Amino acid sequence: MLFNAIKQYKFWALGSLAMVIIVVATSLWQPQILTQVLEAVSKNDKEKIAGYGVQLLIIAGIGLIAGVINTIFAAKIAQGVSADLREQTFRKIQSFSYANIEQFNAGNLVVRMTNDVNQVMNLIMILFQILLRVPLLFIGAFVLAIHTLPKLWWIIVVLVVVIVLITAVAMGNMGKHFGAFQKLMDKLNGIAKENLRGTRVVKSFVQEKEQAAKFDANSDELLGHNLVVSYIFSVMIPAFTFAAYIAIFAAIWFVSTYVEKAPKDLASIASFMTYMMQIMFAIIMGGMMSMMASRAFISLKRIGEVIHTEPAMYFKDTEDIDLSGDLEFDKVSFSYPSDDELTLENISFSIKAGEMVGVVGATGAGKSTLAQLIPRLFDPTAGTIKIGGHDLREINRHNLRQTVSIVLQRAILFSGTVGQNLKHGKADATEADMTRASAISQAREFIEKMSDVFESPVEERGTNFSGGQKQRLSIARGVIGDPKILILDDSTSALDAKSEKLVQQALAGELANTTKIIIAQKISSVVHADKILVLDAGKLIGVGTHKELVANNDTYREIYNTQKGSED
Ligand SMILES: Nc1ncnc2c1ncn2[C@@H]1O[C@H](COP(=O)(O)OP(=O)(O)OP(=O)(O)O)[C@@H](O)[C@H]1O
Repeated sequence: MLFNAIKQYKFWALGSLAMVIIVVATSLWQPQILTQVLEAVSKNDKEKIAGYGVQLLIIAGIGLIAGVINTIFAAKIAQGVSADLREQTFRKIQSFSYANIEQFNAGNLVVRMTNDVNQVMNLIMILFQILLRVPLLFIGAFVLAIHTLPKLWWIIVVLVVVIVLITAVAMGNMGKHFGAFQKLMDKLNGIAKENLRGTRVVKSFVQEKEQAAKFDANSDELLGHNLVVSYIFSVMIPAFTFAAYIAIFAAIWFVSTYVEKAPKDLASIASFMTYMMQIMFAIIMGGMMSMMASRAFISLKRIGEVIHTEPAMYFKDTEDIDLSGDLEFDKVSFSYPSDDELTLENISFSIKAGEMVGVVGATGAGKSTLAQLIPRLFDPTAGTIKIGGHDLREINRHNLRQTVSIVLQRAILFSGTVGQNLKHGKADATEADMTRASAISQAREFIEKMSDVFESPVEERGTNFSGGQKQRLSIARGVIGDPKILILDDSTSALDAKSEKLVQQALAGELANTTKIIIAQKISSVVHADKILVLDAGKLIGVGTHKELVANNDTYREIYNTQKGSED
């Protein structure tokens, strides 16, 4: 996946790798010139000293420019690939069915699109800045160090072994703490998000202290891991320096024992030390890189899981059909993907176009579940649902969305303007359409009081509107496209009785030919329905008018009597 994502940036990638080669070549070349400068110094040859000095500056300059270009190219690839991955993941999520989203959980998908994509971006930066640099620098410095002072090859070998051991032990210990970071960060994000979203509940139930304690506990755990990592670092860095100084001292000592026989070796010792430092740098960078890479590969896997998930539901690419508002459920059963039990069992009924149908039943009876099957948010586990005589699975997505409109129990608005929110129900809605829809939903009055009317702003999740206003705007969004079937899933719960009645009257008058399915907690909301469906524990236990059900259906009568009691 990563390879494919990088493929389209191949010219930048090749350029970046070429720059790495230049950077390494210049770093390895510099000590060689340093040896010659020192030799010239020992001979007091001013001309040569100046000449080599200029060479040294030019090489360092080339290395610097190549390093900068390498960073720019690596950043270009990393930013480009991460933007592509983020967009690809978002597009995929858009193609997901409701069941897919539930399987991952919305918060988790957000972390994958943000945190995980950032991890991959870091990985790509590392790949193009360090991956090639580490082995080239290590091998080059190793060979040149031995070439510089062949007699001291064993000092290099001992240094490599010691540094590798220190790095392996330190990284091994830090690795498990880095693993815990990710999980704790997810947890802290979750607590903070939940807390801020539910801030009204937190404040009204005086839960600030409890929430803060929960956050502190996780934050302290994170602090613990951070401290351990910094302790390891604080030991590791001096350990490296110590090992390097021992090696340098040993090199100087052994060179001094035969310096009379080989005076050139004295000049070589400076470059020998530089190569030792480069070897050490390569090993440390290699260790760090592998640790960061292992974290990033987990993130890459998490993104891959989203991108490679097949949508749980497909819409066929069929021709548009002019569907009527007739609706038929034939032996429909349904269970949620996360559940073995049937939430709906063997439900059959039919509704004629233009009818108003109520759906009632106790909490958890399956009313919302039944409603969600009509716009195909889920497919039934068994049985068929037909609109205008056509199986839902034979209708293309756009056709179905134009035919069925659902106003959900929880009114959700998107940041933007009132008009933009209404246009989600009909992309080309005119001002007249918006005025009509808001009149039906009893939203017109408060919209017209706002200074910018349909251009008035809506904050994220509609926080600048009251519960009742949000419901009215959601209903307006639901009716604006003149659907053949309109489902109101308990969507007038925040409206007073008078407004609810006005909405129903407007619906009956303005959307006379639309099939209206009204899910209600209160029987009073559906007493005038042409037909009422009574659900109980996922089963359809009664169909009829209010009068018929009061006469024949014990459950319905019981609910009615209880509510009548509470209303009296
Ligand atoms: N997304 C889901 N995943 C798993 N189970 C679910 C899901 N949504 C609902 N359920 C379960 O399905 C059953 C029916 O829920 P549903 O929301 O359809 O009931 P309802 O009649 O609309 O209730 P209410 O009147 O309280 O809104 C409940 O037992 C509920 O726990």
